[in-house]
Amino acid sequence: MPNEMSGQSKTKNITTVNVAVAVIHYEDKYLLGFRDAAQHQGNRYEFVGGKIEADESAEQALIREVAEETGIDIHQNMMVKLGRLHHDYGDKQVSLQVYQVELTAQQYEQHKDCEYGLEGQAMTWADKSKLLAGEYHLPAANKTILEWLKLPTKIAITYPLAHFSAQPNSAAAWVHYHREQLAPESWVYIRLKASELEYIAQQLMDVRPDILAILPYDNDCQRSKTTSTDAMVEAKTTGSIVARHLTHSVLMAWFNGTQDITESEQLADISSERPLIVSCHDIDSILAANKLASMRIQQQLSPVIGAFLSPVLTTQTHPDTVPLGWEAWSALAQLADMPVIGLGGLAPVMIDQTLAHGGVSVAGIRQFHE
Ligand SMILES: Nc1nc2c([nH]c(=O)n2[C@H]2C[C@H](O)[C@@H](COP(=O)(O)OP(=O)(O)OP(=O)(O)O)O2)c(=O)[nH]1
Repeated sequence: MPNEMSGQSKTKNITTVNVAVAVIHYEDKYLLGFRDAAQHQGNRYEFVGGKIEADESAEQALIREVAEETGIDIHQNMMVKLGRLHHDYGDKQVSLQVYQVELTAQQYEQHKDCEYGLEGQAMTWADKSKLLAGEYHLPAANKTILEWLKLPTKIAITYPLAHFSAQPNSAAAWVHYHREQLAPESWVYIRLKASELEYIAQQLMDVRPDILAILPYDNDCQRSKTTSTDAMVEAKTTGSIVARHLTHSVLMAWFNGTQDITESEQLADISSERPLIVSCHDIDSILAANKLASMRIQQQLSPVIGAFLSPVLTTQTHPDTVPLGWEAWSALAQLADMPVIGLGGLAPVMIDQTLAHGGVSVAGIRQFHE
């Protein structure tokens, strides 16, 4: 999607309105305004925001809109890009540039009881769980933003089953290790094949009901018509995410139109109804992810909810791979139209550094296990 900065752009007689959107929050409280009935997409809640003027960047527009609508001065707050999306409302096309802005405790204290904005619009602080559960009626384009907001800030990735292959019972060793090592209430990316997922992941979640999981739903589930992954997720993992993971090579094979038979089976999942998570290592894969994200929105499929961008730093497991380094990582992260997850040589304490470089979360294996 083009990174337009002016208020309106006109292609083939279709006018697109460029809008900056601020997802303002303090911890798990999210600020919503209520759109007047007379406005486009009226009688719905919205995140604070508005049109980007011709001479403004998205960030400048946000600072101005937030000040005009709420009186909150965010010019010193960190603005973390969540993503960009284009939405066709039929009567109007919008291109939303979405940023997350966390308020300080002092800013929240000052504004937490405020029921009306400076333009007379009703304002409310929504609990994240209710917002994500769809309890607030928002414009249709915001469905994607809510999916993005489900991504946690810290993600512990599990070891593959093969890591325990020297043990007499590798499945039991996998469960035992992760049962002991995962931090309380952590988010865990369960990296197992579909056939393993059914019984091993289930065991882990039974003994550690406090953890939330990102479960890769892969082709195997569909090929074998496995429904137990669905059942497990729906029954056991409220709040967890089930997403199809596309590796860098599958993503690039789709983008370049080159695939062999095995890959074409995986490529079928490009149009999976599940949300997608992609792995990117360079600019080409970020552009591929952007194209895929835009196609998914156009086809009204679940969005690409995140991109693992790696390796940020050198890792113990791949000491010979040249890492991107923070500067190059940050430049790539800014180009991505979806939230970016830092991976490679990172520890949970590096979340602030990651946010400052334009990512939304940190992920890893070794350093994320206690
Ligand atoms: N502010 C905001 N706008 C959103 C969100 N989701 C969404 O689709 N939009 C759309 C609705 C509008 O078409 C456009 C926002 O532009 P706006 O608020 O400046 O435009 P407007 O037409 O309502 O205002 P105006 O011309 O009366 O100044 O973006 C959201 O969460 N926040």
